[in-house]
Amino acid sequence: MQNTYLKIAVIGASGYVGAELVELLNQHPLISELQLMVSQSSDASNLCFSDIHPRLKNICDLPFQILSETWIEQNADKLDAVFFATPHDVSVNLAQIFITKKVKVFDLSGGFRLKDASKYPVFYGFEHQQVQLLTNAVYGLAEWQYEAIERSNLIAVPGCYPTASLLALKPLTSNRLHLKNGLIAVNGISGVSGAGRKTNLATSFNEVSLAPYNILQHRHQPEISQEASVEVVFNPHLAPYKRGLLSTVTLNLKSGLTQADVEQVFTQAYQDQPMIRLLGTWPRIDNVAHTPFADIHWQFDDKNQVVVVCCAIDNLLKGAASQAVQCLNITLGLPSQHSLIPEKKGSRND
Ligand SMILES: NC(=O)C1=CN([C@@H]2O[C@H](COP(=O)(O)OP(=O)(O)OC[C@H]3O[C@@H](n4cnc5c(N)ncnc54)[C@H](OP(=O)(O)O)[C@@H]3O)[C@@H](O)[C@H]2O)C=CC1
Ligand SMILES: CC(=O)N[C@@H](CCC(=O)OP(=O)(O)O)C(=O)O
Repeated sequence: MQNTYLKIAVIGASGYVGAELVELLNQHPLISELQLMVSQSSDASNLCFSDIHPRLKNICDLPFQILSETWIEQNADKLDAVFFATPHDVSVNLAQIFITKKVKVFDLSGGFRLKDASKYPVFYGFEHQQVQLLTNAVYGLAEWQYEAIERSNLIAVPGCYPTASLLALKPLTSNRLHLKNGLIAVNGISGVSGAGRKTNLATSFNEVSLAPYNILQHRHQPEISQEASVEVVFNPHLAPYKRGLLSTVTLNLKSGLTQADVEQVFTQAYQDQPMIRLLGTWPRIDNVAHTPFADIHWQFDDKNQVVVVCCAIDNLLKGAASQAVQCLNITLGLPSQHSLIPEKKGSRND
């Protein structure tokens, strides 16, 4: 994509992820025009963005617009990129229309993340109707897929649990340090915003209590396994707080490996990645909530060759919106952190 001023639409701008995206794109120096789209049945259709997100009053007061065939016909080919913060099936149905009009698509749903179309009926509850696009889509784990993202016109931005889990796992599995056929356990804990803005009894204030859910059937299990190239058991938990997510992975390493080997793969993977913070202590949700960072710490038990790695992120930012902006930056040839974190000042002698 050309690095000039960009015209962008966010579809699903009234939702939690959409709101974070709008805030980030609104402050991006290379974006000149933003269109905020909602569905034809939206409660937000007559409102503007700051009516439902008052913390952004006087920062973004753009009106919501209704996404319709006419709107697409009249506006889509003037856009440079579109972001889908919509349900999975909505993204699948919309992507081709924009790609045909040469609009770059950043999909924040799970609509294009799995390469094996036969997994969609099992884990998403629908037959995938865009198998060719599924083949072309690039998985947008920003720190691991820079070149592929740069070239792609359809980027499947990873899910929140997969982002944290893969950032923890990939330094080990991509260097084949894990014991072949060993059990890999991935335990995730998410705040309630992970379930979206729509009302639901299970996620209402009085009902939420720390508990596992969707054990052995969560759609993020095949996503993590696909991208780490290992089978994992994924145990998601819902916790009674708003934002942030922790993923703790436990795996056996091959015999003979040392602390230094583990250290080396994490340093090599992340020493030049400013959004990834390798810590000397266990990550905490409070340190990453409302930030685009991923905090990681690990410990290695060399007697049993077991390593435990923990990664914390904000589910709506590194787990969705800020990672999508990293992907946009990459397609523009910019450093992925552009406009997400302030540039470090050099040392001053005066
Ligand atoms: N919450 C999270 O932590 C994460 C969510 N995701 C994914 O991001 C996507 C959005 O999630 P989230 O923001 O949490 O969900 P919300 O329920 O908060 O928002 C969904 C949005 O989609 C819009 N929408 C629904 N149907 C349509 C349609 N037919 N056409 C256009 N817009 C439509 C809704 O608008 P309206 O109803 O006003 O029309 C709303 O703005 C989902 O695919 C989710 O799986 C990804 C990573 C993390
Ligand atoms: C707490 C909670 O409900 N979390 C969501 C995951 C949110 C996410 O990452 O979403 P997608 O893969 O849907 O894009 C869930 O478990 O379904």
